[in-house]
Amino acid sequence: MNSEIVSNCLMLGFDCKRIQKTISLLGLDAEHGKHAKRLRREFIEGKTEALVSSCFDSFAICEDVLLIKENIGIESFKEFWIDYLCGFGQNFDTPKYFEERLGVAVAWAHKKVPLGVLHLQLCLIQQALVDSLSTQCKSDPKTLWPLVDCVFKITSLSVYLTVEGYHLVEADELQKTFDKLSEEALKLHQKVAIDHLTGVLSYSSLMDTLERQVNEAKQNGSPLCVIMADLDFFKRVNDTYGHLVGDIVLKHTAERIQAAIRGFDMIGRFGGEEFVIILENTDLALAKIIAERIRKGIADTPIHAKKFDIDITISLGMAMLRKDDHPEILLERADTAMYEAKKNGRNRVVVAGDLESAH
Ligand SMILES: Nc1nc2c(ncn2[C@@H]2O[C@H](COP(=O)(O)OP(=O)(O)OP(=O)(O)O)[C@@H](O)[C@H]2O)c(=O)[nH]1
Repeated sequence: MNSEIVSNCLMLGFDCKRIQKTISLLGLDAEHGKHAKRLRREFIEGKTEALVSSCFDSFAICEDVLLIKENIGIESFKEFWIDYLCGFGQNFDTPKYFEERLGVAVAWAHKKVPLGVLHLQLCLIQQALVDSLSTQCKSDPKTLWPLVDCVFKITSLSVYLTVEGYHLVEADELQKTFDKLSEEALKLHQKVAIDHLTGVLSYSSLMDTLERQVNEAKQNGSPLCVIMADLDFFKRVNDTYGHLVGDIVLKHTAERIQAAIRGFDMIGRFGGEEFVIILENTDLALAKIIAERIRKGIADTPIHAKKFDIDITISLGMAMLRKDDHPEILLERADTAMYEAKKNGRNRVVVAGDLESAH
């Protein structure tokens, strides 16, 4: 490490160990590097000026804009954020990245740009990226959630480093602000953890939960089952009653699944009309009973949506964790079982193990 390059890092104690610790504390890893690259390539490149201008339009109504005008100049302010977006999350795990972000914060603190202004701007950039992702990947949650997660985490890192840089200049005051910012970042994270339509876990949160529970089950040697549940002929519901009614049916489906499982079981939305249920500490026999309860809970009573009573069924595939399973493989086996349930006439439960012994 070049000592000149890392001076801010050194002053704040950001050695390699602390950089690594910060990154892992925020849940950032190599995957986020790939997601950030994809974000820059597909969602940022060529749109930086438009993104920054849209943020600045929101900003222009604040009195703080006068401070920017006086202390930095609006064009340099905008240029800075265009640069920020061009390199969004690039090499976020290197001392150079930390040094640059800290250096910017120090320079701006010296120029008396309030930290709140920088935080607001980071929030607006974050919001603009999330809005743009939500529009462009609306029907592709498997792409959307990892990228949104990446936006939040990289922004959290920027917020954190900005605050730390200010510490060099305004040590006492900034601790309070950092607590506030962390709380807001946490709230934003929590917002992403829930699927807005159905109120169950979002895809990214579901996958995090599954990974955690699989690791725990392996460590404790306890059984764990997952259920992949997919509504039958749901397209017909949309086609017959309209998309809004379809949304209500999805919401009620999630509620009925929730009613059929136990308090500690986890349910998440895997995709459009597909849900995953994680049954911790549960063997196949018990999981089968729960899956059957879910199936009956949906098939036995029509779902009331607007003025319609809609008969709908669900197909369920189940798999139990094996010693050498990864979460993805476990889900894949549950998914194959679910497709088998579809193939065999729908409205039924198929167990992955049964499937294999039948072949
Ligand atoms: N209303 C609504 N529909 C959705 C949502 N997400 C996905 N869908 C719809 O879900 C439908 C899924 O259709 P298909 O994949 O053909 O599956 P299906 O009709 O349920 O048929 P099978 O799964 O084979 O039983 C499509 O029409 C999607 O547009 C959503 O959030 N709301």
